Amino acid sequence: MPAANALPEKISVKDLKFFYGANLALKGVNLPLYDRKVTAFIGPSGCGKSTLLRVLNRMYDLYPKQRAEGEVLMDGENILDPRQDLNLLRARIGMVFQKPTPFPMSIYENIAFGIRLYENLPKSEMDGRVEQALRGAALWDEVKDKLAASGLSLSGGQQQRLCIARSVAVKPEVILFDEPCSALDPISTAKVEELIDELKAHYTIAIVTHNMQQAARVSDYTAFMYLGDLVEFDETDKIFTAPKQKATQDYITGRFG
Ligand SMILES: Nc1ncnc2c1ncn2[C@@H]1O[C@H](COP(=O)(O)OP(=O)(O)OP(=O)(O)O)[C@@H](O)[C@H]1O
Repeated sequence: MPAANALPEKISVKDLKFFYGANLALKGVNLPLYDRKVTAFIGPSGCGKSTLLRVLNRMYDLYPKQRAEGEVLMDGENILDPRQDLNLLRARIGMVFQKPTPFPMSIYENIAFGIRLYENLPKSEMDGRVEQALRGAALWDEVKDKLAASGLSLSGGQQQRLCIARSVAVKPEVILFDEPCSALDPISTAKVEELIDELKAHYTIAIVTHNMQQAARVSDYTAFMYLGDLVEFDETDKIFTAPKQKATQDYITGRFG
């Protein structure tokens, strides 16, 4: 693993504070997301992991009482700027949720729908893009003969890979995963983890997980958060074998709280 400071930062979080009304949920977080690496966010319930993830694609904009202070630079540009085009931002930064959320439409349309929001493609090209996205999410072989079937007819694990395909289809630069395996069985979990490992060749990835083994398996870097603070950030191997902070040590060994 190259020295962290030698890696390009795809996203740089600078002094990020986040408020739910008067409640301060992030207390000034500084964090890099290195280009085409996987960064795991870990920490006890309520520490701010999901909040941080949601700031990264401006999900909070839907809620008037929620606001962020500080900067989140993507390729040097502050995505918290009110002038930021949110549709464009969400095409550049995709998100996969805890519970698979396919649209109630065919497998094919689940992918094509998102592409059509941004591009006007002839049918043959669209077919190619749908196939490419499904291949990219390791789902093609399982669905190629039933593209017209409803996305909701797939198993939970397949639905989650369909959602990953949907993200990948619009050619994002960053993909955010919010506990993507918590509703999945161990076999589907292994497939999604394998997929994340393949996706990092092309995308910068952040993943929130409660599963320490999962963080250790899939991530290159790990951020341990507690009560709205980033307590420790380092290479995943270091966090799991020689953490510098006692709180990190206690958390990863299950002695916390
Ligand atoms: N919609 C909301 N309104 C008010 N406070 C909120 C809201 N969502 C989260 N919070 C608060 O913000 C803090 C961080 O929550 P967040 O969901 O980011 O934590 P988390 O680390 O993702 O937790 P978990 O692991 O349980 O999902 C918590 O104190 C929580 O109570």
